[in-house]
Amino acid sequence: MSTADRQPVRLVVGAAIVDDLVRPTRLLSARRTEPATLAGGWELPGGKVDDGESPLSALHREVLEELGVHVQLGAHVPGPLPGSTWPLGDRYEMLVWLAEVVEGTPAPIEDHDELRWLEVDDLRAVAWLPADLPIVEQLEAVLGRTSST
Ligand SMILES: Nc1nc2c([nH]c(=O)n2[C@H]2C[C@H](O)[C@@H](COP(=O)(O)OP(=O)(O)OP(=O)(O)O)O2)c(=O)[nH]1
Repeated sequence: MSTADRQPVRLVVGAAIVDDLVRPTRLLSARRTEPATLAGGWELPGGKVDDGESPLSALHREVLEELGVHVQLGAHVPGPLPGSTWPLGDRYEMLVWLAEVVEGTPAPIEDHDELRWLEVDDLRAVAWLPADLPIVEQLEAVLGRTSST
């Protein structure tokens, strides 16, 4: 495929929801239900930014739709690509922010069938989507900084 044939990369936003933005010790992971190629894989709640929507609005919208909660956003978790995004295969790039639930209890309302809070030592206990592994490694450092003090 030539460069001209390539589809533009679509922006996705993801929420690294932790138990506490000041002293994060646990991360919320979510198991996808679709499409079939990704079902069963664990990921950060989130989704595609719609046309004309800001990334932050998209993140609040996705988290509310998927988990039924309102969140407060914390620090951006910068990725290695220009624009500080994380690569998700050829078609998508993801912006990730830390987040904390401020209203509601997360439930797998849409796009997921199970949620799990993971402590730093258990972060790799679930089968993350492959593209999420470097992000999880970064988050491991964030959680690790506060888990033993
Ligand atoms: N939300 C999310 N998507 C991820 C992660 N890791 C990863 O590879 N992806 C991929 C899966 C999808 O191909 C794409 C995001 O699409 P999505 O299906 O979550 O987006 P959406 O909720 O807006 O879905 P839709 O309305 O278009 O069906 O990025 C992740 O941690 N979170």
